[in-house]
This record gives sequence, C-alpha cells and structure tokens, in this order.
Amino acid sequence: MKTLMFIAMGINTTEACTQQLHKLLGARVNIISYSVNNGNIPSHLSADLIIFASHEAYIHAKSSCRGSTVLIARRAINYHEVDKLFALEAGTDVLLVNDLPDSTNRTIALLQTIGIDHINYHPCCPQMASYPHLKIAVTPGERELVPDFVENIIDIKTRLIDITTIVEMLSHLGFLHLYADFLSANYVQDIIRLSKKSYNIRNEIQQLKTMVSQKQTKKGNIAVYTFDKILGKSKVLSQVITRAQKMAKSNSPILIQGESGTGKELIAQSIHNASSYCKGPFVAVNFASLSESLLESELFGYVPGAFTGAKRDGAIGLFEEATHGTLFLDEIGDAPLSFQVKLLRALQEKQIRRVGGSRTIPINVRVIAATNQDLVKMINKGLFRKDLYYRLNVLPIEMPSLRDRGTDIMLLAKTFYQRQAMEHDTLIISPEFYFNSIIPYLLHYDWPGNIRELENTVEYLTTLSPDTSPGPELLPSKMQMPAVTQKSYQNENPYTAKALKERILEEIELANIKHTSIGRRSLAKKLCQPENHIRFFIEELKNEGRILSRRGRGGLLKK
Ligand SMILES: Nc1ncnc2c1ncn2[C@@H]1O[C@H](COP(=O)(O)OP(=O)(O)OP(=O)(O)O)[C@@H](O)[C@H]1O
Repeated sequence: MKTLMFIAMGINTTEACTQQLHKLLGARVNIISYSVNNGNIPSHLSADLIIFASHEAYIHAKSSCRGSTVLIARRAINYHEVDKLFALEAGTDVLLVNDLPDSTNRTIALLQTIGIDHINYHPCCPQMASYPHLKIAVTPGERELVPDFVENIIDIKTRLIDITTIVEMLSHLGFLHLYADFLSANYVQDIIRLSKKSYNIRNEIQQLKTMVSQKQTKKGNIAVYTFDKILGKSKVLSQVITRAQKMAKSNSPILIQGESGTGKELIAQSIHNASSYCKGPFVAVNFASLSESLLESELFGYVPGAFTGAKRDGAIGLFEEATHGTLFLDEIGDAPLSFQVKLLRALQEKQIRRVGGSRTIPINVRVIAATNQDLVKMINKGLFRKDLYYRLNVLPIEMPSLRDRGTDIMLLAKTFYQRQAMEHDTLIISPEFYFNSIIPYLLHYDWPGNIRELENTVEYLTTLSPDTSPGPELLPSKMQMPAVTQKSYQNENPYTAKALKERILEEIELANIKHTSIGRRSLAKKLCQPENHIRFFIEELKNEGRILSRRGRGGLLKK
C-alpha cells in the first residue's frame, strides 16, 4: 500500500486536512500526519508523497524528507462555510484573523478572488502590532487567536487542500483515473451552490475540468475540448466554428490549415466530440516528432519478430487504436514522401497491414489532418503528394491567425489572466485594470505564435508583475512597437485606451453632424493610430451599443 504524509504548522490544519484526505482516499493509502508546532516530526521522513500544508511547514521540515517527492499544497476556501459571509452587509469592516501574516493576507486575497469582496477585510494575526478594534472577526479555524474585544466570530473553518493539488496528488499516486468523475461532481456541486452568489467561481470550474481532463489525456486518448470551450467572439472565428460543427456530422476527412498556435488541435478535438465517433478514442499522431523509421510501425503496428528490438508479442498501431474514433494526423506536412504513399493507400483502401505481416486489417476511423505549412506550395516543390492532399482536403478548415481576430486578443488575454489569478492567489487586480497601460501594444503586435504565444505572454507578465498593472517597459522587446508608432502614442497622441475610445466616438459624431462618411481607415488616418487598434475599439463601441455601422458606404453612426 502507498504511503502519503501530510505536514502542517498547526494542529487545526493538520486535523482538518488529514480528515479531508481520509475521506477522499479511504483505505487505498496509508496516511500519516504531523504538525510542526507539536514538535514530533521524526528526523527522517519517507513516503510515496509528502504534502506540506504551506511553505512555512516545508521550510521547517524539508531537511527531513530527502529522497521523497514533495508537494506544497495550495489551499482553498472551505466552500461549505463561506455562505455565512454573504449575510454581512456590503461595506462591513471585519478583522480577518489567521496564524501568520502571510496566511492572513492569502486568505483575504482568496476570498476576494472568489468574489466575496463586498466586505472590508482588516488583517489580524499575533505577529501584528496593531489592528482596528472591530466587533466582527472572520477566521479560517483559528478562533483562539481572535482578540477579546470581538463580539461576533465567523469561523469559515480551516482552508482545505485545493482541487488542483488533489489532482496532482492523485496523478502522482496513480489514482487519477479512479477519481475523475467523482472530483468534478463533488466539487462542482459545492461551486454551483456558491456560484449563484459569486460569478468568478465559474472560472474555477472550467479550470478544474480542463486540468482533470488534460492529465487524463496525457495517458489515454481522450479529446478534452468541445466547441463551447473555444474562446473567442470574433466573426471569423464564429464562422469557422459554425462550419466545423456542420463538418462534424459528416464522416469525410477534414484538413485544418493555419499558423502554429491558432487552435487546430482544439478544433479537431471539438469536431471529434460533436461527431458520431465521439464515443471512440481520439488518437493524435504528430508527424514532426516521429522519425521516418518509426512511422510505419507506429501507425500500422507490427507482428512478432518484425524487426530487431520489437516487442515479443508485436504491437497494434495507431490506426487500430483509433478504431471507431478519430485519428488526428497532426503536422501532416512533415510526413516524409516515402510514407505519404503508404498513408494514401491505407486511406483509400480503408485497410492496413502490420509491418512484417501479410494479413490485411480493415480500419474504421474518422481522419482529421492538420498542418501549419502551405501544402499547395509544397506540392509545387514536389514535397507533398497531390493525390494525398486531395484525399485529405475533402472538408477544408482555415484557422484564422490571432492578429485577424480583432477583439479576441483582449478577451483571450483577460481569460488567461483570470486563470493565472486562480492558480496563484496573489493576483487580485481586475483584468481590465491589469492590462490598461499595455492594450495598444498587445493589439499592435502581430502574434506569430498566436494564442499559444499570448498565453505565454500573460504568464510572463503575471510572473514578473503579479500585483501591479505592468507598463510597456515590462513587455519583451519584440513586442515594443516600432519607433514611429511608439512616438505617436507617447508624444504626439498620448491617448490612454479609454481616451482613444472617446476620441473615436467624438470623430464619428462630428462626421455624422457633417453628413460625411467615416470608417476604420479614415479614423486611423485622422487619429494617427494603427488600423487594428481602431478596429478593436470600434468593435467594443458596437458591442456596447454606442455606435452602429450602416450598410455599404454609409460608415459608422453614433447612436
Ligand atoms: N480559442 C481558444 N481558446 C482557448 N485557448 C485556445 C484557443 N485556441 C488555442 N488555444 C490554446 O492555445 C494553445 C495552442 O493550441 P493548439 O495546440 O490547438 O494549436 P495548434 O494550431 O494545433 O498549434 P501547432 O500548429 O503548433 O500544433 C493551446 O494551449 C490551446 O489551449
């Protein structure tokens, strides 16, 4: 039986979290727990996994646990208890009492992040020299630390181990597949109760579901994404999604083309989940990562003794593994010419032969291929077979690049920021305020790595600037605008995002009064701004119902 160790500073946390682990793992795992304040930690600790309740606990005991895998738990608000805080009137001043300054501030940030921000928290812990004399105190299980003058103690109980840590723990212990449904169901039940009162938590649900599925996907052949989880409201993306939804109903091959990081795999998974193959596996093969010598045996399998080093019993290939499901041929442009012939034959004849074997095996799979290369150009250069291209390109999908998706840039940036905020509970600034001074830079940049690059940029910014809104100087140098545009922003046209939006509105109104036509291009010229910035704010103004665009050459109209 596996052994799990849990170590916290205080006895309250040790007991509450150990009980949580017992409830979850039952008799599957031997759980041992210690509390640093009890002073009973042995000099050598050994377990399959050691979980610390906090960084402080880890600092105290780290020298004892050499050789074991260690996890520092993220701890969440106890959702069953926070209802009590909604009973307090907006603007009420309360003391937030905890054992250490760090955990006190973290608890406040966590409560605010999950949307319980209608009351004013004042930190209070034994190490603090002063705090206001308030009648109400909120504490996560540390009643005995509440000062005597407090008349009403609201105990929201100990912060428990959060769901992301639990997923990591189960994954490490090899139990994740046993718990996936249970975790979502239980956690989501708690969250739904609360989410009626607090909107932010829905993010959190999304994050959990994605995380559980991503961990599973690494092991099995599961498609995580569905169309409704694809972020973006731009017209071009909506058109792609509508088309892809129709294609999901057909059995013909699909070819998805688009730059790297535009979400080709996301669309492929969503198509699979909306198709009649959804109950079968989603098997992905990446041609860029497989050597030519391996491709044939990986895709078609091999019989016993087919080559030196082969498994004794032979192996099935990915075509067979994907039976009744979808085979996703990623980076198909990287398939060597010699293999393209074999692939074409398999697709045409709907059967394969294992390497070294003579028997033909019928295949029943939906094929979706994807590439970021221009296959037509490759055909012209003799690098890709024309017949294979036409076999795959029955239903074509063109993924738009991020720079062509206008308002989606900020929508995605804000969503990725919120995900980061949930992961690191120190990020407490609203997404609108966080990006305020760098919006023009994000809109101006051309995002060659598309959404993947945007996701990474947000992570980079929140790492370097977790609790203040970053200025342009923090952006990677490649994202700094070309000198001319920067100059126009900083000197000649010192617009903040808000001011620029208002200027656009003014210009539209002026043109309407003069009965002249006004559009994106003329606004860009007049205000010396790049067209994509203007497009972004026009979209925002339209969404807010402040302007509308008239047909033909009518241009924009202020409402
Ligand atoms: N519309 C979207 N909403 C949310 N996340 C997205 C979206 N599109 C892409 N992503 C994220 O961007 C990253 C890249 O997506 P994906 O792997 O599907 O792109 P790709 O086009 O297949 O890239 P490549 O060609 O490099 O394989 C992933 O982390 C994915 O979750």
